[in-house]
Order: sequence, then C-alpha cells, then structure tokens
Amino acid sequence: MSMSEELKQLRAQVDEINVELLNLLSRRAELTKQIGDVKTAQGVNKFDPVRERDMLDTIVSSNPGPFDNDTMRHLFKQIFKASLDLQQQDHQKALLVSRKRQPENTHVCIGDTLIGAGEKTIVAGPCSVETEEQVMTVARSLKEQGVTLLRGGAFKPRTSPYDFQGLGETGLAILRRAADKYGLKVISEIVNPADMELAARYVDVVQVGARNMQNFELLKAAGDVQLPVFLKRGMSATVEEFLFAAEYIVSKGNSQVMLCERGIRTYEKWTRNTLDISAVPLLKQESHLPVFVDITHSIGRRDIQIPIAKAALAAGADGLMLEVHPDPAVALSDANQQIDIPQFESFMDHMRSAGLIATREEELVRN
Ligand SMILES: O=C(O)C(=O)C[C@]1(C(=O)O)C=C[C@@H](O)C=C1
Repeated sequence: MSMSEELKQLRAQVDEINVELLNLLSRRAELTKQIGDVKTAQGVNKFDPVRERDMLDTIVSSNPGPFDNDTMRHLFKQIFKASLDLQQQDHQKALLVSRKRQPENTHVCIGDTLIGAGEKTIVAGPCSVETEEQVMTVARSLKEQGVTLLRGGAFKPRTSPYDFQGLGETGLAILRRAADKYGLKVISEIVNPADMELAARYVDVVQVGARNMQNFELLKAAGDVQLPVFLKRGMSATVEEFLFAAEYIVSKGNSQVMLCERGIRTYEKWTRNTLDISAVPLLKQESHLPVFVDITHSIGRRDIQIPIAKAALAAGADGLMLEVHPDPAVALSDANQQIDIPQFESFMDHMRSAGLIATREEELVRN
C-alpha cells in the first residue's frame, strides 16, 4: 500500500470516529440540557464541581492512553464547560426580560409619554428635592422645554451618613404639587420596601437606584407595585446581573420596567464613573425593555454632557436622564455635576437642532 493510500485509509477511520464523537457529544449535550431543566425546576446551581470531579476521577482511572491524564482532564473539562454554557443559555432564554422571550419592544406609558416606541424621552430634575421653590422653578423650565418627566430625590442613599438624606415624604409631596401644577409626571427613588405604598400616593414612576440594584426585597416590592419602575444599574454590576435585577421585578408581575445605565466604577478619575456605552446596545439586543442613560451620574461633569448625550442616543438609548438645579453651586447634593436652567435650555436647544429629540413644532403637532 502506498503512503498516500495508507494516509487516506487512516483519515477515513478518523472521519468515522469524528462522526461518532459528534453524535455522542450531541447525545450528551441533550442529556445535560435535560439535567439543566431539572436543576432549574429544583432551583439548584447548574455548576456542580463535586460531580465534575467525580466524573474526572472515573475517566482518569479508566484512561487507556495514549493521551495522558492531564490531557484527558483538560478535554473533558471543556465538555463540562460547554454543557454548562448550554444549560445557562437555555436558562437565559427563559428570562422574562429577554428579547428571545419577547421579540417586540416593551412600551412604557407614563401619562401621554410613550417610552420605548422610537421617540427619545428626557427625564430631568434636581438631584435632591430641597425646597418647594427649587422644584417649582425646575418644573416650570421642564414644561417650557416640553419635558414631561420630572425627577427628584426625596430619599437619598448617600455614601456618608452625615450627608443630606433627603426630605422623605415632604419631598415627595413637593414633587407631586410641582408636577400637578405643570402637568408633569414624577419619578423618585424609593429605598425601603415598606415605602412602596407611600410612593404610590405621590409618584408616577418608582426609581430603584444604583446602590439598591441588588436589594432583592426592594426589587420584589417594586414588582408588586402598580407603577412603572426605573431601574438603575449598580455601579459594579455586570450587564447580566442588571438584567437579573430587572427579572426580579418583572417576575413579580410588573412588566413596566425601564433600565438605566449610569456608569460603572473603574480606575478612571476624570469622570465620576465610566459610562459603559456598550451596555446600551447590549441591553437593547438582549432585552425588550426601554434603556436610558443617566448623563449626569455617569460622567459627573457638565462640560462633555452634549457629546455623551449624543453618543447615548446614537447607541440606541430610548432616553436620557439628567440633573437640573436652579443654583447648582448651593445644591445639597451633587453640586458639581448638576446644570442650571440656562444650561438646561441650551442643552435642549442643542439636542433639538441636532434632530435627536422632537422639535417644538413636532411636539405641538403631537399634542
Ligand atoms: O450532572 C450535572 O449536574 C450536570 O449539570 C451536567 C454536567 C456535565 O456536563 O456533565 C454539567 C455541569 C455541571 O457542572 C456538572 C456536570
């Protein structure tokens, strides 16, 4: 037999084994998928290192060679890992917030404002509610600018316990009065699950802040409330953890959830956080929920707000959140990053002339 003939025959045998391996791997994968379903139903971890170690021990003890044990361990670990990925992908598919589960965008309706249906929405207002006059001034400006959603913090989760903690219910009442006077809707953060009922008396949208993104009791309480929820990404949360947090709310029956990327913690010091712009298209791709970008907290500076806003909208965000204060220099929180009313007006002019948000004429036609 010639060399090339021998090679051909050997290769033919390898080809056959490849097909056998392929079929065996596929059969194995089908079984591990079933195991994954059983584990999901039982609520147990997919990853089982003890089981993996036992299988490796059995494999190594009956290894006929010529592959050495380490090579065998490596090959089988790859198979376990691929099986685990398969189980987790299947689980992911089942998430209620996932686009695989619901291909069409979720629309969140707040008064006359429809979010997630194509038009870009602006949410603006002071970081903290401080006085009636402060909130009224900002609300008047929002009204003039055609912005319908007023934000303001009444319960402030602050890094230091000695910093201003917010006005609580008094602050919520101020927001409600200002919103009612100018025909706006209120978004405000709630930090305590026990306050959800109180919130429902004053706000139109409950915000769950970055520091509470994995406060699971709060997420469940937000899932029980009959109001839309504005969920901010935790400063150290992965995109996947962010979606799981949203799943907590949706799985309780509240499908009116909006996601907000607000920057993540990195070593960069020239911005307050690092805006993870890639999270925007990723979230839009993986989930059907509307996505916002907080252009105030993500960067913590005013001078690059316009390019950041443009980047967020270009990346597919459904809206922007920003902080506006009549006199940021004396603000009780985040004095360095809020913009004043003239800066807000100029910001809005800029966005309109860039064609990124509806012009006044378009708003008039719409209303
Ligand atoms: O036997 C299990 O519990 C499985 O989930 C299957 C399997 C495997 O591929 O064999 C996958 C992942 C686990 O870490 C352990 C084993």
